[in-house]
Amino acid sequence: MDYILAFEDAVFHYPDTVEPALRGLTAAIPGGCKTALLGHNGSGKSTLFLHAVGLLRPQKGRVLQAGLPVSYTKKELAALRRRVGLVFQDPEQQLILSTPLEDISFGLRGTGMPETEIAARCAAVLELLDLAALKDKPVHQLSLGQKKRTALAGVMAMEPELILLDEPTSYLDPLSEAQLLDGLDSIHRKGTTVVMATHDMNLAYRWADWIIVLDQGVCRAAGAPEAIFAGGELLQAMGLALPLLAELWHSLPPRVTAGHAAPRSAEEFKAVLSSLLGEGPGRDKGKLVVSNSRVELTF
Ligand SMILES: Nc1ncnc2c1ncn2[C@@H]1O[C@H](COP(=O)(O)OP(=O)(O)OP(=O)(O)O)[C@@H](O)[C@H]1O
Repeated sequence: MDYILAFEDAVFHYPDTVEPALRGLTAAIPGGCKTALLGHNGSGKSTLFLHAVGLLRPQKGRVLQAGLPVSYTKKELAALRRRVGLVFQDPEQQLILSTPLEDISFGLRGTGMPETEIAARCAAVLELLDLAALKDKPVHQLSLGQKKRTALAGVMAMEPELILLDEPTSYLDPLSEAQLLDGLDSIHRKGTTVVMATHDMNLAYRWADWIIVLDQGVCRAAGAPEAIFAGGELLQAMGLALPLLAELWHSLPPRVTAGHAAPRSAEEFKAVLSSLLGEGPGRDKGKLVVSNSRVELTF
Protein backbone atom coordinates (compact mmCIF):
# COMPACT_ATOMS: atom_id res chain seq x y z
CA MET A 1 0.00 0.00 0.00
CA ASP A 2 1.27 3.51 -0.82
CA TYR A 3 1.24 5.98 2.05
CA ILE A 4 0.70 9.65 1.36
CA LEU A 5 1.80 10.73 4.83
CA ALA A 6 3.50 8.83 7.64
CA PHE A 7 4.63 9.43 11.21
CA GLU A 8 7.68 7.61 12.56
CA ASP A 9 8.01 7.54 16.31
CA ALA A 10 6.85 11.16 16.54
CA VAL A 11 6.97 12.80 19.95
CA PHE A 12 5.41 16.17 20.67
CA HIS A 13 5.08 17.90 24.01
CA TYR A 14 3.14 21.18 24.20
CA PRO A 15 4.95 23.77 26.36
CA ASP A 16 4.01 23.82 30.04
CA THR A 17 2.11 20.52 29.97
CA VAL A 18 2.79 17.47 32.08
CA GLU A 19 2.28 14.71 29.50
CA PRO A 20 3.30 14.67 25.81
CA ALA A 21 0.46 14.83 23.28
CA LEU A 22 2.28 12.43 20.92
CA ARG A 23 4.37 9.77 22.65
CA GLY A 24 6.13 8.03 19.79
CA LEU A 25 3.39 7.98 17.20
CA THR A 26 3.96 5.62 14.29
CA ALA A 27 1.09 5.70 11.81
CA ALA A 28 0.55 6.04 8.08
CA ILE A 29 -2.23 7.42 5.92
CA PRO A 30 -2.85 5.31 2.82
CA GLY A 31 -3.16 7.25 -0.43
CA GLY A 32 -6.57 7.22 -2.16
CA CYS A 33 -8.47 5.98 0.92
CA LYS A 34 -11.17 7.40 3.14
CA THR A 35 -9.56 7.11 6.57
CA ALA A 36 -11.29 7.62 9.91
CA LEU A 37 -9.09 8.71 12.79
CA LEU A 38 -10.63 7.49 16.04
CA GLY A 39 -9.74 8.12 19.65
CA HIS A 40 -10.91 9.66 22.90
CA ASN A 41 -10.81 13.36 23.66
CA GLY A 42 -7.17 14.28 24.10
CA SER A 43 -5.78 11.20 22.31
CA GLY A 44 -3.82 13.38 19.88
CA LYS A 45 -5.99 13.54 16.73
CA SER A 46 -5.83 17.33 16.27
CA THR A 47 -2.13 17.33 17.18
CA LEU A 48 -1.54 14.74 14.44
CA PHE A 49 -3.37 16.99 11.95
CA LEU A 50 -1.32 20.05 12.96
CA HIS A 51 1.84 18.01 12.29
CA ALA A 52 0.45 16.84 8.95
CA VAL A 53 0.31 20.43 7.66
CA GLY A 54 3.60 21.40 9.30
CA LEU A 55 2.05 23.82 11.81
CA LEU A 56 3.73 21.71 14.50
CA ARG A 57 7.02 19.85 14.21
CA PRO A 58 7.83 16.72 16.21
CA GLN A 59 10.49 17.17 18.87
CA LYS A 60 11.59 13.58 18.20
CA GLY A 61 10.83 11.26 15.31
CA ARG A 62 9.80 12.20 11.78
CA VAL A 63 6.91 13.07 9.49
CA LEU A 64 7.24 11.67 5.96
CA GLN A 65 5.48 12.93 2.86
CA ALA A 66 5.29 10.37 0.07
CA GLY A 67 8.15 8.48 1.74
CA LEU A 68 10.46 11.48 2.22
CA PRO A 69 11.04 13.23 5.56
CA VAL A 70 9.60 16.77 5.74
CA SER A 71 12.54 19.16 6.10
CA TYR A 72 10.59 22.24 7.33
CA THR A 73 12.30 24.75 5.04
CA LYS A 74 10.02 27.67 4.12
CA LYS A 75 9.75 26.40 0.54
CA GLU A 76 8.96 22.85 1.56
CA LEU A 77 6.36 23.94 4.10
CA ALA A 78 4.62 26.00 1.43
CA ALA A 79 4.63 22.98 -0.88
CA LEU A 80 3.34 20.72 1.93
CA ARG A 81 0.44 23.09 2.60
CA ARG A 82 -0.48 23.06 -1.08
CA ARG A 83 -0.61 19.26 -1.00
CA VAL A 84 -2.33 18.87 2.36
CA GLY A 85 -5.42 20.85 3.38
CA LEU A 86 -6.79 20.99 6.93
CA VAL A 87 -10.42 21.76 7.74
CA PHE A 88 -10.68 22.82 11.39
CA GLN A 89 -13.47 21.56 13.64
CA ASP A 90 -14.72 25.08 14.25
CA PRO A 91 -15.37 26.89 10.95
CA GLU A 92 -15.03 30.25 12.76
CA GLN A 93 -11.29 29.47 13.02
CA GLN A 94 -11.10 29.14 9.25
CA LEU A 95 -13.50 31.62 7.67
CA ILE A 96 -11.98 35.08 7.54
CA LEU A 97 -13.83 37.01 4.85
CA SER A 98 -17.41 38.14 4.75
CA THR A 99 -19.06 35.86 2.14
CA PRO A 100 -18.42 32.27 0.97
CA LEU A 101 -17.29 33.46 -2.47
CA GLU A 102 -14.83 36.00 -1.04
CA ASP A 103 -13.52 33.52 1.47
CA ILE A 104 -12.98 30.73 -1.05
CA SER A 105 -11.31 33.08 -3.58
CA PHE A 106 -9.00 34.52 -0.94
CA GLY A 107 -6.78 31.43 -0.62
CA LEU A 108 -6.58 31.05 -4.39
CA ARG A 109 -5.55 34.70 -4.90
CA GLY A 110 -2.66 34.08 -2.53
CA THR A 111 -1.23 31.59 -5.05
CA GLY A 112 -1.14 34.19 -7.85
CA MET A 113 -3.62 32.23 -9.97
CA PRO A 114 -5.30 34.11 -12.88
CA GLU A 115 -8.76 35.55 -12.02
CA THR A 116 -10.50 33.43 -14.68
CA GLU A 117 -9.23 30.23 -13.08
CA ILE A 118 -10.12 31.50 -9.60
CA ALA A 119 -13.68 32.12 -10.79
CA ALA A 120 -13.90 28.67 -12.38
CA ARG A 121 -12.58 26.85 -9.30
CA CYS A 122 -14.90 28.80 -6.98
CA ALA A 123 -17.92 28.04 -9.15
CA ALA A 124 -17.01 24.34 -9.21
CA VAL A 125 -16.64 23.93 -5.43
CA LEU A 126 -19.69 26.08 -4.66
CA GLU A 127 -21.71 23.82 -6.93
CA LEU A 128 -20.20 20.62 -5.56
CA LEU A 129 -20.94 21.55 -1.96
CA ASP A 130 -24.39 22.95 -2.69
CA LEU A 131 -23.37 26.50 -1.77
CA ALA A 132 -23.98 28.30 -5.07
CA ALA A 133 -27.16 30.00 -3.84
CA LEU A 134 -25.37 31.18 -0.70
CA LYS A 135 -22.18 32.48 -2.28
CA ASP A 136 -22.87 36.16 -1.50
CA LYS A 137 -24.63 35.68 1.82
CA PRO A 138 -22.82 37.17 4.84
CA VAL A 139 -20.90 34.36 6.54
CA HIS A 140 -22.25 35.33 9.97
CA GLN A 141 -25.78 34.58 8.69
CA LEU A 142 -24.94 31.03 7.56
CA SER A 143 -25.99 27.99 9.58
CA LEU A 144 -23.28 25.84 11.17
CA GLY A 145 -23.64 23.20 8.44
CA GLN A 146 -23.32 25.88 5.73
CA LYS A 147 -20.26 27.36 7.47
CA LYS A 148 -18.67 23.90 7.70
CA ARG A 149 -19.26 23.33 3.98
CA THR A 150 -17.83 26.79 3.20
CA ALA A 151 -14.67 26.01 5.21
CA LEU A 152 -14.35 22.70 3.33
CA ALA A 153 -14.94 24.50 0.00
CA GLY A 154 -12.08 26.91 0.75
CA VAL A 155 -9.70 23.98 1.31
CA MET A 156 -11.04 21.98 -1.66
CA ALA A 157 -10.60 24.90 -4.04
CA MET A 158 -6.84 24.64 -3.48
CA GLU A 159 -7.08 21.07 -4.85
CA PRO A 160 -4.86 19.37 -2.27
CA GLU A 161 -3.99 15.67 -2.62
CA LEU A 162 -4.95 15.06 0.99
CA ILE A 163 -7.78 16.68 2.95
CA LEU A 164 -7.89 16.35 6.74
CA LEU A 165 -11.13 17.12 8.54
CA ASP A 166 -11.36 17.54 12.29
CA GLU A 167 -14.76 16.25 13.41
CA PRO A 168 -16.59 17.63 10.37
CA THR A 169 -20.00 16.24 11.32
CA SER A 170 -20.08 17.31 14.97
CA TYR A 171 -23.22 19.32 15.81
CA LEU A 172 -24.68 18.76 12.33
CA ASP A 173 -28.23 17.49 11.84
CA PRO A 174 -28.69 14.39 9.62
CA LEU A 175 -29.45 16.46 6.50
CA SER A 176 -26.40 18.71 6.89
CA GLU A 177 -24.28 15.65 7.67
CA ALA A 178 -25.49 13.93 4.50
CA GLN A 179 -24.72 17.05 2.40
CA LEU A 180 -21.21 17.24 3.80
CA LEU A 181 -20.57 13.52 3.29
CA ASP A 182 -21.83 13.77 -0.30
CA GLY A 183 -19.31 16.55 -0.89
CA LEU A 184 -16.53 14.43 0.61
CA ASP A 185 -17.46 11.45 -1.53
CA SER A 186 -17.33 13.62 -4.65
CA ILE A 187 -13.82 14.82 -3.82
CA HIS A 188 -12.74 11.30 -3.01
CA ARG A 189 -14.09 10.02 -6.33
CA LYS A 190 -11.90 12.62 -8.05
CA GLY A 191 -8.83 11.08 -6.42
CA THR A 192 -8.36 13.09 -3.22
CA THR A 193 -7.34 11.18 -0.09
CA VAL A 194 -9.66 12.10 2.77
CA VAL A 195 -9.04 11.70 6.51
CA MET A 196 -11.69 12.45 9.10
CA ALA A 197 -11.19 12.62 12.87
CA THR A 198 -14.47 11.59 14.44
CA HIS A 199 -16.08 10.32 17.64
CA ASP A 200 -18.97 8.88 15.65
CA MET A 201 -18.20 5.17 15.44
CA ASN A 202 -21.28 4.41 13.33
CA LEU A 203 -20.18 6.97 10.78
CA ALA A 204 -16.60 5.67 10.77
CA TYR A 205 -17.85 2.13 10.22
CA ARG A 206 -20.02 2.93 7.22
CA TRP A 207 -17.90 5.68 5.67
CA ALA A 208 -14.25 4.72 6.04
CA ASP A 209 -12.19 2.16 4.19
CA TRP A 210 -9.26 2.52 6.58
CA ILE A 211 -9.26 3.13 10.34
CA ILE A 212 -6.53 4.49 12.60
CA VAL A 213 -7.12 4.30 16.36
CA LEU A 214 -5.17 6.70 18.59
CA ASP A 215 -4.88 6.40 22.33
CA GLN A 216 -2.76 8.66 24.55
CA GLY A 217 -0.65 9.87 21.67
CA VAL A 218 0.16 6.50 20.11
CA CYS A 219 -1.47 4.44 17.39
CA ARG A 220 -3.13 1.38 18.94
CA ALA A 221 -4.51 -0.13 15.74
CA ALA A 222 -4.78 0.52 12.01
CA GLY A 223 -6.54 -1.48 9.34
CA ALA A 224 -9.71 -2.08 7.35
CA PRO A 225 -12.96 -1.45 9.31
CA GLU A 226 -13.95 -5.13 9.14
CA ALA A 227 -10.74 -6.08 10.95
CA ILE A 228 -10.73 -3.23 13.48
CA PHE A 229 -14.36 -3.76 14.48
CA ALA A 230 -14.44 -7.56 14.19
CA GLY A 231 -14.01 -8.59 17.81
CA GLY A 232 -14.39 -5.22 19.42
CA GLU A 233 -12.19 -6.21 22.39
CA LEU A 234 -9.55 -3.61 21.63
CA LEU A 235 -12.03 -0.77 21.26
CA GLN A 236 -13.98 -1.87 24.31
CA ALA A 237 -10.79 -2.07 26.36
CA MET A 238 -10.16 1.56 25.36
CA GLY A 239 -13.73 2.48 26.32
CA LEU A 240 -14.76 3.23 22.73
CA ALA A 241 -18.26 2.20 21.65
CA LEU A 242 -18.69 -0.42 18.96
CA PRO A 243 -20.67 0.64 15.88
CA LEU A 244 -24.25 -0.58 16.19
CA LEU A 245 -24.18 -2.59 12.96
CA ALA A 246 -20.93 -4.34 13.91
CA GLU A 247 -22.32 -5.15 17.33
CA LEU A 248 -25.55 -6.55 15.86
CA TRP A 249 -23.68 -8.57 13.25
CA HIS A 250 -21.26 -10.09 15.72
CA SER A 251 -24.11 -10.98 18.09
CA LEU A 252 -25.54 -13.35 15.43
CA PRO A 253 -24.45 -16.99 15.75
CA PRO A 254 -21.18 -17.63 13.87
CA ARG A 255 -22.80 -20.49 11.93
CA VAL A 256 -25.17 -17.88 10.46
CA THR A 257 -22.63 -15.19 9.59
CA ALA A 258 -19.87 -17.55 8.40
CA GLY A 259 -18.88 -16.87 4.83
CA HIS A 260 -20.53 -13.40 4.72
CA ALA A 261 -18.62 -10.12 4.87
CA ALA A 262 -19.89 -7.95 7.73
CA PRO A 263 -22.44 -5.48 6.30
CA ARG A 264 -21.34 -1.84 6.52
CA SER A 265 -24.67 -0.06 6.04
CA ALA A 266 -28.28 -0.63 7.06
CA GLU A 267 -29.13 -1.46 3.42
CA GLU A 268 -26.37 -4.06 3.21
CA PHE A 269 -27.47 -5.46 6.57
CA LYS A 270 -31.05 -5.83 5.33
CA ALA A 271 -29.89 -7.46 2.09
CA VAL A 272 -27.68 -9.97 3.90
CA LEU A 273 -30.43 -10.76 6.42
CA SER A 274 -32.92 -11.33 3.62
CA SER A 275 -30.57 -13.77 1.96
CA LEU A 276 -29.82 -15.50 5.29
CA LEU A 277 -33.53 -15.80 6.01
CA GLY A 278 -33.94 -17.35 2.61
CA GLU A 279 -36.65 -14.99 1.52
CA GLY A 280 -38.25 -16.02 -1.70
CA PRO A 281 -40.38 -18.91 -2.98
CA GLY A 282 -39.60 -22.35 -1.61
CA ARG A 283 -36.98 -21.10 0.83
CA ASP A 284 -37.60 -21.08 4.54
CA LYS A 285 -34.42 -20.87 6.54
CA GLY A 286 -35.52 -18.50 9.25
CA LYS A 287 -37.97 -15.95 10.50
CA LEU A 288 -37.88 -12.30 11.47
CA VAL A 289 -40.68 -11.05 13.72
CA VAL A 290 -40.86 -7.37 14.53
CA SER A 291 -43.53 -6.00 16.83
CA ASN A 292 -43.79 -2.96 19.08
CA SER A 293 -42.19 -4.77 21.94
CA ARG A 294 -39.73 -7.20 20.40
CA VAL A 295 -37.52 -8.10 17.49
CA GLU A 296 -37.09 -11.84 17.09
CA LEU A 297 -34.83 -13.51 14.62
CA THR A 298 -34.75 -17.28 14.41
CA PHE A 299 -32.76 -19.53 12.12
N1 LIG B 1 -2.35 24.25 22.52
C1 LIG B 1 -2.20 23.30 23.46
N2 LIG B 1 -1.47 23.58 24.58
C2 LIG B 1 -1.28 22.64 25.52
N3 LIG B 1 -1.78 21.39 25.46
C3 LIG B 1 -2.51 21.06 24.38
C4 LIG B 1 -2.76 22.00 23.33
N4 LIG B 1 -3.53 21.41 22.40
C5 LIG B 1 -3.74 20.14 22.83
N5 LIG B 1 -3.12 19.94 24.03
C6 LIG B 1 -3.09 18.68 24.80
O1 LIG B 1 -2.57 17.66 23.97
C7 LIG B 1 -3.28 16.44 24.13
C8 LIG B 1 -3.85 15.98 22.79
O2 LIG B 1 -4.82 16.94 22.37
P1 LIG B 1 -5.53 16.88 20.95
O3 LIG B 1 -6.32 18.15 20.83
O4 LIG B 1 -4.53 16.58 19.92
O5 LIG B 1 -6.50 15.63 21.13
P2 LIG B 1 -7.79 15.20 20.28
O6 LIG B 1 -7.70 13.72 20.15
O7 LIG B 1 -7.87 16.00 19.04
O8 LIG B 1 -8.97 15.57 21.27
P3 LIG B 1 -10.53 15.94 20.95
O9 LIG B 1 -11.19 14.67 20.53
O10 LIG B 1 -11.00 16.44 22.27
O11 LIG B 1 -10.53 17.02 19.89
C9 LIG B 1 -4.35 16.71 25.19
O12 LIG B 1 -3.88 16.28 26.42
C10 LIG B 1 -4.51 18.23 25.16
O13 LIG B 1 -4.87 18.72 26.43
